[in-house]
Amino acid sequence: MYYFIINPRSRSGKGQEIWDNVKKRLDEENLEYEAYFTQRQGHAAELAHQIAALSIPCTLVVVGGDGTANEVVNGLVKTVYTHITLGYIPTGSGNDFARGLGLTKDTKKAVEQILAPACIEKMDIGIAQSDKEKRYFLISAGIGFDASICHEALHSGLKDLLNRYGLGKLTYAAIALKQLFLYRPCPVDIRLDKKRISRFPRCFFVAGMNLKYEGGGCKFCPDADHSDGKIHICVAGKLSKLKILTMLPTAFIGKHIWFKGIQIEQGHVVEIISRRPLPVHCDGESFGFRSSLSLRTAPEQISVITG
Ligand SMILES: Nc1ncnc2c1ncn2[C@@H]1O[C@H](COP(=O)(O)OP(=O)(O)OP(=O)(O)O)[C@@H](O)[C@H]1O
Repeated sequence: MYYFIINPRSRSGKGQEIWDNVKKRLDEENLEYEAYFTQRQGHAAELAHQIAALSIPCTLVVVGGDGTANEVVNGLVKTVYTHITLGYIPTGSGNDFARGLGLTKDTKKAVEQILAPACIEKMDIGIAQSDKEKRYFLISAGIGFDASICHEALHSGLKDLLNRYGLGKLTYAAIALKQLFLYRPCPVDIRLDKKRISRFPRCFFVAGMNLKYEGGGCKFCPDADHSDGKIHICVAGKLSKLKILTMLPTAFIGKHIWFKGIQIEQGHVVEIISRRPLPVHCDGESFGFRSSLSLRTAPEQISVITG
């Protein structure tokens, strides 16, 4: 059985248009499926939970952006999800989930991949925890400057404007420029696997990655592996604003790692303590402001159709 969760509002309404094409193709194949449309924030999580709770072995396909995929996984983890195979048709602005898994952005090919999967892989699910609150992620969780960009992008009219011209990906770059001038770096301590503490007196951000890319294509952790049970981190720990400005474009090809002040690490448990509460994101969705954050992977992986 196939279930589809569609965010018609993804990429400022393009999601509905893409779904119409997908539906045409599914109907040509006489496929048995059920389709559910998200109506508001948080709705994708509720729908995913309900579908998983049916306990029917099935393919659950997300038709949406990274935010919708994030909501779906947060719904699935509330119950048993081992009988679910996750499929994904990207219709978002950033599309880092598809990029990280090597999924096609061509809708027609994406439908073919879902109907006849060449490859189904087990993937880690990341957990971001602060005090007693938890949020799960598929792509990345970040604290500091990168999260301040996500927080602003969630409420910015710029995304709608740029999406109108097919330039939604630039939203993150444009907001990054603005946030670069506003953002105040902050002392941050990082502890890996309960052992080593590293101190960063002027930290800009810590990106905890399950996949290689975030922020619309920044290859922050070129060696991140979605099935190694680890969180890979990219710490912008000691760079001037001018250096951040020159470093960011090189992150699109993963060459930022050569900058002095960028540190790449990996571990099973990453604990981050900051001097003041900083913005946190999970797959681009807000996880509030936190001064302590721990990142790890869930014991149970999820089956995902990959490219
Ligand atoms: N019917 C709806 N109306 C308005 N917002 C919705 C609706 N359904 C879902 N949402 C919200 O839309 C937000 C953005 O969705 P999504 O991430 O899928 O698309 P995007 O922002 O275009 O893509 P990306 O995250 O890749 O940049 C999510 O926070 C989700 O909660």
